[in-house]
Amino acid sequence: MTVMDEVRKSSAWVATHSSHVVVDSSGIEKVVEKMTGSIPKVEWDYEGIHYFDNGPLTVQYLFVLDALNFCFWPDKELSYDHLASGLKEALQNDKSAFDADRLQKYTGPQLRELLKWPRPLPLEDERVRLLHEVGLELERNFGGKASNLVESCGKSAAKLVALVARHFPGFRDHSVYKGHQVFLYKRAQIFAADLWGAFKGKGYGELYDIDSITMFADYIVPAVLQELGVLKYSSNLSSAIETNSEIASGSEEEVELRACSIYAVEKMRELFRAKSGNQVLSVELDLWLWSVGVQSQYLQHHRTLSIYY
Ligand SMILES: Nc1nc2c(c(CN[C@H]3C=C[C@H](O)[C@@H]3O)cn2[C@@H]2O[C@H](COP(=O)(O)O)[C@@H](O)[C@H]2O)c(=O)[nH]1
Repeated sequence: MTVMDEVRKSSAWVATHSSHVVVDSSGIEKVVEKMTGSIPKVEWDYEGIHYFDNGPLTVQYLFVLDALNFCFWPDKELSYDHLASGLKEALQNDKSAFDADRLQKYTGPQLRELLKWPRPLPLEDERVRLLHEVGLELERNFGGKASNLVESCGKSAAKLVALVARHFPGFRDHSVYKGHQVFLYKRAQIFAADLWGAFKGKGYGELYDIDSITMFADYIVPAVLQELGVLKYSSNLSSAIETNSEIASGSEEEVELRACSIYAVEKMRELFRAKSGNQVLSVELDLWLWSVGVQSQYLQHHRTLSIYY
């Protein structure tokens, strides 16, 4: 069983034992019917905010990016775009900014300065700790280079996600739900997807099993699925989200929001295939749903302090 099978299996378990979130199959049918045979194609980097030079430095950039790709919401003005474009600019100004030895030395204020952010970042100490972890482990086992890590995976996304989770504790996105271990691996999977997207499935982005990746369980896509009528919440959970109350990391509600999103997107994918005969990837569904979410001004999402998404 691959790591992604574990993600699918454990998410399905949550979806069938959930108390606060329901995956509505009629909601899924409506969405799939509306798609009439194809989903809106969203280009990777449609925003033009990522660094790309078609070489190993891009891999280093994407790994650093996804090591820090979590929890923007506590600062109303901060978003993923600031991280992606801030790191891009930092690298353009200094090609050695993400060398493994440099990664191990950043302080909070230096990271802020790198991103040109005027105040402390959310979970800044954790961000710094994770940068150090990435630098140290890359140095110890991969000659300092994320490109070596990718090359050692034989073009397999499943191997890459497993290897990243094995070596970098910060990417071990697991929870225990009603006594069962649930695997979500949001940042490890998005790293594989970012490689595939950035390199357009070639070179470092050639991954023969990209179809095995699930959606990336963050705080945007669940909210979009709820708006589409695919997810239904209990009244307590609805009001917690509407009033911006914090939902604890690892709580039943939080695990259900994330795992039910994975399950729902897998169901969408199956139904889409059954109806149209076309294969659609979870990565493609994810990018479409995510881009809808970040462009919607009034999207209300759940708030959890987490290093995983
Ligand atoms: N499911 C899913 N979640 C994603 C992404 C991305 C970025 N992917 C880039 C890669 C290529 C494309 O061009 C995209 O630009 C970030 N996130 C998550 O969203 C949240 C940030 O929201 P806000 O606070 O509003 O910026 C946060 O949890 C972050 O981890 C994605 O693709 N899928």
